[in-house]
This record gives sequence, structure tokens and C-alpha cells, in this order.
Amino acid sequence: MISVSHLVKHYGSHVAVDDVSFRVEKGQIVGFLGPNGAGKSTTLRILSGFLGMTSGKVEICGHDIENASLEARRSVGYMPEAVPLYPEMRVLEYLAFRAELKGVPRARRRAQVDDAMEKANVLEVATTLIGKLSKGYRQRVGMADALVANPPLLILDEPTAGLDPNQIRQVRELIAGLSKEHTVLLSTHILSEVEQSCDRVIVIAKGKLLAEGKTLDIRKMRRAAALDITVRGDVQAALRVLRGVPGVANVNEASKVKDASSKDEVATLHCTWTKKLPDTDIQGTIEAAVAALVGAGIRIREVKAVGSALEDVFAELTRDAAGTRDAAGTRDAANTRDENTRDAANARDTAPS
Ligand SMILES: Nc1ncnc2c1ncn2[C@@H]1O[C@H](COP(=O)(O)OP(=O)(O)OP(=O)(O)O)[C@@H](O)[C@H]1O
Repeated sequence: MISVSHLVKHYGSHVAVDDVSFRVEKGQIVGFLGPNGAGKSTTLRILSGFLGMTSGKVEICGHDIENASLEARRSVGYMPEAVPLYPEMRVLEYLAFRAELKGVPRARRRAQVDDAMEKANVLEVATTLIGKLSKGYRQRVGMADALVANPPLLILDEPTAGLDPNQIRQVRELIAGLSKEHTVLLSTHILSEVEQSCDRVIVIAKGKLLAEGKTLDIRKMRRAAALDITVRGDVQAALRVLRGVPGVANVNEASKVKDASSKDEVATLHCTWTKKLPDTDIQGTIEAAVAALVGAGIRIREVKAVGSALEDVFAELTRDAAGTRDAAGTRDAANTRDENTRDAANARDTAPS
């Protein structure tokens, strides 16, 4: 459905996309994941035909984005990060206008607008002025716009950016529903977003592709990087106990308050592991820490494993790319990449030319 080969994009002397290759197969929901400035929007705009590339080859549904740009663009519904909407138009009117621009034949226009509004869940605001819509609704109108010509492929740039948790949940449900009929490539800088919405993930940073694989494999890399334990009572004793647990490197007080009823101190203690602790040892260390506190008679209010930040996952992937395979998670990712490289190579070999 999408084939990207050695894509490069320069803005003047700045390399925004640096030799990126990947494939997206039909029926998948794929997350394009990377921190700010990674090159996500640039890549998605090139794939949607809105921006030229410096070099490389991109095919959308078998159409070369440069040599058959009209066919390629007709196969894509693109929702940019900042959806350009006309505030003085009503939703229905706007979508009919967009359908016309996208070449939907007049006879089919109304039906396709209705269909897009239904899929994007905006029927109830069909006659509302766009300028009066909430951010969540405007985002969904943007989604209806991407859907109005009924393209097989949807490219959504940060579809949940700036939405509140309720709106994010609605957009996620919407995307899950769309995947029955459309292939979806969406960008985000939030790892949990990809974990919840996508089958596969492509990770980029600083314009370079770092990893590509099943979301499950990337998820494995997100290990408990630290532990927050909230205790009540003798906080100093709790600190001493935790510092004595093998595998715990540092413990510090993240916060401390007085309990309103007992007047005891309630503190959240932040524990980090000794370097390069593999997953199984982290689990064992958490169990040992809790057991040691209970054994010392310290009351525990909450135990929370703190997931590694996206940057840490990126750091592991980058180390892995450099060939250092020192941690269990890193090895997993290396295997994932090796398999994917083979998958991609096989797919290339078997793809019709
Ligand atoms: N029109 C432009 N001219 C010059 N540099 C640009 C232009 N657009 C983007 N860049 C630069 O290219 C790099 C990639 O930008 P891009 O917007 O593609 O990243 P992104 O991953 O989408 O980031 P974000 O999540 O912040 O939107 C950044 O360093 C950005 O500053």
C-alpha cells in the first residue's frame, strides 16, 4: 500500500529525512512514532503529495508519487496536524466543497459526504458553522475531509494532538473503526498512543528510521525504569531499608507530606535500579523492595512502576543500531529489526513490479 525507499528531504542545508525506507501493507494501522522534529510531518506530507522529496522513491497503492502523482494523491486521505478549515462555512457545505475539489463526481458527492460524516461521527454538527466547533469536533471534521473521497489509505498527522482525554478516546475508537475499510498511517510522539491504536510501529528520530516492527515488540522495550513507593510512618527507616535492597541503586524522596489524620509523614520514595538490570531482575527487585519494607513494619500506600520514557526507548534503539546488544530488551529489538529487514526484503522480492 505504501512503499518508501531511501527517502531523503533537505530543507536548505538541514536534513529533515535521512534515507528512510519502510513499507505499510494493506489493512494495517501503522504508527509513525518520533519526538518533536523527528521528520514525521515532513515524511507524511511527502507521502500525501503535498511536498516534494529531495531523493528517493515513494509508491502509494502502486502509483509513483512523482510520475503518477494524481493517481497517488487520489489514493490518500490526508489529515494535516493543523487542519485547515474555513470557520465561516458549515460542516456539510465545507465537506461538499472538499469532495468537489477532490474530484468526487457530482452524482456521488452527497452520498460520500454523508458517509464521511457518519464515519467521522460529525452528523450532529452537519449544519454548524466550523468556527463554532470545539477542537475535538474540528479534528473530526478534518477526519471526514480525509475520508470524503473514500480513499483506501488514510494518513493522519498527530490526530489526537491538543485533544482532552475524552476526545482522545473518541478519536481512537474512530480510527479503530476506520481500519476495517482503510489502511491507516498515523503519526504521534506519544508511545502509549501507538500502543493503544496501532498494529505496527515505525520509529524515527532526527530524520532516521530507528526501528520498525509489531507494536508488541516495541512495547517489550518499555521496561519499568524506576519505582515510586509511597510509605507512611518512619520515612528515614524506609529509605535505609530500600537502599539495602540488592539491585536498587538510588532512593530519594520525591515528595513528603503530613498525613491529616495520623500526623505521620507520608513520603513517595523514588528508586532507580543499578545499571543494566534485565527485566526479570527488575521484577525480582520490586518484589524484594516491597517484602523488605513490609518486613520492617513500614506501611505501604502505593507502589508504582515508572515506565521508561520514549527517549530511553529511543536511546536503546540507537545503541542497538550501533551494534551494542547488552540488555535483554535491546536484544529483543535487534531481533525484531533483523526479522523486519528480512520481511521487507522478502516483500520487495515478491512484490509485483
Ligand atoms: N519548511 C521548513 N523549513 C525548514 N525546516 C523545516 C521545515 N519544516 C520542518 N523543518 C525542520 O525539519 C525537521 C523535521 O520537522 P517535522 O515537522 O517533519 O518533524 P515532526 O517529527 O513532525 O515534529 P513535530 O512532532 O514537532 O511536528 C525539524 O528540524 C524542523 O525544524
